[in-house]
Amino acid sequence: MTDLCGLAIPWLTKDALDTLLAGSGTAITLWKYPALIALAAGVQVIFRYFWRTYVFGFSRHIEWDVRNAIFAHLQRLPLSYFSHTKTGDLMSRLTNDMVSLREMLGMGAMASLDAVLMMSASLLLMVVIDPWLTLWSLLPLPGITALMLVAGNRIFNRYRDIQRHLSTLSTFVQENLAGIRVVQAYAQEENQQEYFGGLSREYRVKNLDLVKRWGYFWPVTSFLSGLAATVVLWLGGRKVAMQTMSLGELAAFYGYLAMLTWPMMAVGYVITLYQRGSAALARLFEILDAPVAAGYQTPGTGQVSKLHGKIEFRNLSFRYAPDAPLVLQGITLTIPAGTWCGIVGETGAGKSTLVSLLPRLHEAPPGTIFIDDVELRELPLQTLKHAIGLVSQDIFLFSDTIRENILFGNGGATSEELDMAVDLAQLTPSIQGFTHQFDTILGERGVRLSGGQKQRTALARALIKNSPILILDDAFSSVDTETEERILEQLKGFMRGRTAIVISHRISTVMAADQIIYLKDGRIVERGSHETLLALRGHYYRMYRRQLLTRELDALSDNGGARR
Ligand SMILES: Nc1ncnc2c1ncn2[C@@H]1O[C@H](COP(=O)(O)OP(=O)(O)OP(=O)(O)O)[C@@H](O)[C@H]1O
Repeated sequence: MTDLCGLAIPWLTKDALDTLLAGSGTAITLWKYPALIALAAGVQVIFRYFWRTYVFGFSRHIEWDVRNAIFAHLQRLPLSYFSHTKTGDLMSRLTNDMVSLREMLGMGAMASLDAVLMMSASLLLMVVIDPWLTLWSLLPLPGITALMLVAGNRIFNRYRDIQRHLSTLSTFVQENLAGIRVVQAYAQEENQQEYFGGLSREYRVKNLDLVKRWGYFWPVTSFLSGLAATVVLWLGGRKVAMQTMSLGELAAFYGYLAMLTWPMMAVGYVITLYQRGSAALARLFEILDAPVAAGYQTPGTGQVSKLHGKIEFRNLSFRYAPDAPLVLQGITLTIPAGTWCGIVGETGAGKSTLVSLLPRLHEAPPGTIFIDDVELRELPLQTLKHAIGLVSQDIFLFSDTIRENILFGNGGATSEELDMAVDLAQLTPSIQGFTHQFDTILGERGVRLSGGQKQRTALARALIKNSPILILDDAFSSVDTETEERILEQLKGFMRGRTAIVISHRISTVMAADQIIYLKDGRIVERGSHETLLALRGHYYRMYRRQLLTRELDALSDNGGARR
């Protein structure tokens, strides 16, 4: 409708001019044509408004859909994906590439539809007025298409390159800000600035190169369309002089040629949007094409809705990638429901890896892990994840209130349950010390917690889940021994009837466990209770002796200090 109104204006001009020049214009004619032209222009404005609102709204909806789909997909990707993909790169794809996609779908779709409609209708009307003049006037225009074809592919590659570079730039900024403490502590500010300057310069050079390529495109396009107008003026003028064409027809012809020129130029713009949009789409599809983690591919079909917590590893061997070395070898271990298992061993022995296989954060080979005698992958994934409370070595807290961080483990928990979890984790005095207590914001814009407070917050988050299995992976490393002993003492009551796996480098943390295993190079080399292991006089015993000695030396130096 918008285009139809636009097309009507030159036609009305033609009729008006011809009527006036023929001398048949009356007072009514003098009013009629301007009024009709004004009406056409008015209707065009109204319809263009609705058309733009609709198309831009549509592109926003698609953007929303695609962004949600990508975020949902990212939530399910295997952890290995994130160890080889940089966060800054993903952020850049979710923001800059999404904008390019939206522009392609919004402005690009509107301009291309407009261009096609206007071009074909203008051409048709030009042919109706004068087929020969149309043919002559069109001669310079295929030059524009040829230009686009030559430039198109190169420009597409440049866009891809620029978008990739923008990702590198974003990644650098993101990592620099996340690691600002290290940067400042190691006095690397200037080096970082210099490196950023280099990246930024490269980004500018790449963009300027693109600007140059587009730079010649627009003037050449204008020149070619100007050439077409000259042809019309020359040949059309002659026809008017020879009276084989009316002045009104020439004016209308000019009007349609002008309408044809804009779509020709719009094609260039649409091509830019399309190049950028399709480069962005390709980068977004790289995310969507990445297969989700095995746990989400086979989320378990069993009917189990509640787990008791018996855990069994049967001859489990595991490696992170097909060509990576074995991290765990021949692990066979049963942890009866409601008992504690302590895991100790050297760094890199595979302790964290072993427990990460239980909530299927990494996928163990089939038939190697059973909970309540059911193979892990036959258990419904949600049931499995709800049944495990995990405090991992790397604590992550969101920049939100302390309450929300703890309730992340169980959004439906009551305030009594919240108090209980906080109490068990020995966090109450810390929270009471904060001005806003549970509403204290953590992280970026709020209070920074000490290492021990972070660990206890993470512990409270796991405890509030109230799950039958609790895994503590070096969860007390930043907590002093006295607080640790208090937490363990309190946990005894809470853990009655639950299964616990406690990984630690401190013997004092695991010595009360029902069974303890010592891992070395991915194998269980010793197992038994604290007393049995001491009697073995092996790795565990040596570890115990070392730690005992250190404690004694610490005590001695404390006493010495006190005497002085
Ligand atoms: N995501 C991963 N991808 C590849 N290899 C990994 C990954 N995580 C750990 N590893 C490797 O697996 C081995 C065991 O690591 P793991 O973290 O399980 O040891 P750990 O006993 O928990 O060590 P620590 O006591 O220092 O925490 C190490 O050699 C480590 O390099």
